[in-house]
Amino acid sequence: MSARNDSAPLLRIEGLGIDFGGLRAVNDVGFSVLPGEIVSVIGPNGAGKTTLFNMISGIYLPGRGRVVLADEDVTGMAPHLLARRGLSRTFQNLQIFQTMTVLDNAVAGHHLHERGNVLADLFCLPGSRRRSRASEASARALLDRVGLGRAAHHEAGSLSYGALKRLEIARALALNPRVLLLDEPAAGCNAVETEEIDRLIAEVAAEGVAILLVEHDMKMVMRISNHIVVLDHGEMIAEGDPGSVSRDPRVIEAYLGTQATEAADAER
Ligand SMILES: Nc1ncnc2c1ncn2[C@@H]1O[C@H](COP(=O)(O)OP(=O)(O)OP(=O)(O)O)[C@@H](O)[C@H]1O
Repeated sequence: MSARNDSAPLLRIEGLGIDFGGLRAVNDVGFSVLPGEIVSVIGPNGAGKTTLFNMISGIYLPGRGRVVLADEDVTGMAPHLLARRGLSRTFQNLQIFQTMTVLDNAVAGHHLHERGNVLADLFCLPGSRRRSRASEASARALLDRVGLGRAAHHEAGSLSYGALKRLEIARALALNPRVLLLDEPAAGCNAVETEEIDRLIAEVAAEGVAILLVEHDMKMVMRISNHIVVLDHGEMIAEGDPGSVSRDPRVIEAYLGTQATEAADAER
């Protein structure tokens, strides 16, 4: 992976923190994500990764610090406003409508950022029909991009888990993001599905999208990340390129050591 370039960050996190009662769930976290870069956040269970994502994507109001999106302070901004500014995310648990078709799921992603007139949509007025055709065409293009073009008319519930994960990414891409937050995109996937997701993430990054990733699959993280941020008990204990992070004694002690032990246990 290349060294970090000197372009301006699309996402900048500064001193971000939040407490839940007496618990410092996240404290003084700061890093940036450049265009085309894949930055991963890793750490043991309960380290604060999802909480950090929830603050960046407007689900939790940070108690401290700032979130800066392409030079605009967007701290605490609601998710739909962030989406309009180009920040989009997926969730750890799939947010797919299982009984709808794959295409309808992708179209639903478009509606999140279309400023349609609900009444016009309800009565199927001409403007809304035009909009629907446009969003269907874009949704089809997105499905092709994530390798699901042929499954457009299948019920989403019939897809393999890896395909569902790609559908979830397609929905987030429908917002045409400049910054994409992916929460465990490979969780529950087998090795082949993980590689497909890898490739898709790398392709999206190559288009200049800044990608922030939370993932437990260390092989994937080490393979695709340009930069890694390590959390432990809500604090940032290390950051750097995959090579330096994987050799960092604090990281090995807090996280990679346990991962290695778990992997060894699983093989016994
Ligand atoms: N809404 C909440 N209310 C109270 N405590 C919370 C809340 N959300 C998270 N926490 C606590 O904050 C800490 C960080 O949790 P978080 O889910 O962010 O960790 P994580 O790194 O994402 O873990 P995992 O890898 O298991 O998903 C944990 O101690 C958790 O119990």
